[in-house]
Amino acid sequence: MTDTIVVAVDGPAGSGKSSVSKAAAGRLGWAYLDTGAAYRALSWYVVERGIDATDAAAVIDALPDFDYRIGTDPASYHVFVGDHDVTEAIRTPEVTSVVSAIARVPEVRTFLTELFRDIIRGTDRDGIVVEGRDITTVVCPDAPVRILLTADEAVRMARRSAELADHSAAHVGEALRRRDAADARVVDFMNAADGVTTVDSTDLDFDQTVHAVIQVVQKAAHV
Ligand SMILES: Nc1ncnc2c1ncn2[C@@H]1O[C@H](COP(=O)(O)OP(=O)(O)OP(=O)(O)O)[C@@H](O)[C@H]1O
Ligand SMILES: Nc1ccn([C@@H]2O[C@H](COP(=O)(O)O)[C@@H](O)[C@H]2O)c(=O)n1
Repeated sequence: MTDTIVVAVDGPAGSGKSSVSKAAAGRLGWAYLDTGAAYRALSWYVVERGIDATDAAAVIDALPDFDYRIGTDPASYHVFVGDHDVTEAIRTPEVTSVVSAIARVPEVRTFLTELFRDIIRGTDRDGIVVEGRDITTVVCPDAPVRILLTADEAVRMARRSAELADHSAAHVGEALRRRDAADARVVDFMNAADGVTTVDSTDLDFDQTVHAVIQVVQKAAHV
């Protein structure tokens, strides 16, 4: 790794990892890496190619041709697979519903972990905020700043429902709960590992949460 300061952020679905990490990176003038986007983009690619997402061998076969790119400028967030800008497409319920099946394949996790480390090594900014589920424990366990960003499940469900106003709150909540349950069988992002600082945003608004994350960064990395 370079001298880049890595801020590792993990947490359950809807805890604010993407939005809060992106805002914190922007305010620090640092880079931002959304690792969930890669799992989502691979899911999009698998669906596009008509591959059964639960067929691990077929998913593994697809990895060598998976041409993935993501920007790390928090002010300009884009995700590409080949020539396709999939920034919006990877957020659809169809993609979200298969991503946990893809993410539980060990070969997929190894492949994407190496890709994330390459991207982090290539950062030319002073720091990078990297968010996902296994960043504090697997991808960057030695990061100088490691945060578990969490919030009560009911609060996370309400925040996600507010984003998806045309879907029923009950359906959105159930999908979030199901995805967390499936993902938690693969990595533990509900409990802070040793040395990881918990930021609980249940009673914080968005700006207060970004501020709380930046305070952890400033204290741990002396910036
Ligand atoms: N502290 C907060 N107060 C109010 N709303 C918040 C707060 N933190 C995040 N949000 C909002 O909650 C929603 C979910 O946040 P976000 O998409 O960043 O979560 P996430 O952890 O990345 O979710 P996922 O893992 O499902 O992608 C967004 O609309 C975001 O603006
Ligand atoms: N480090 C990570 C990041 C994500 N995943 C899987 O991707 C899904 C989508 O992630 P979002 O953060 O965009 O919601 C998530 O549900 C996990 O299945 C992962 O395994 N590890």
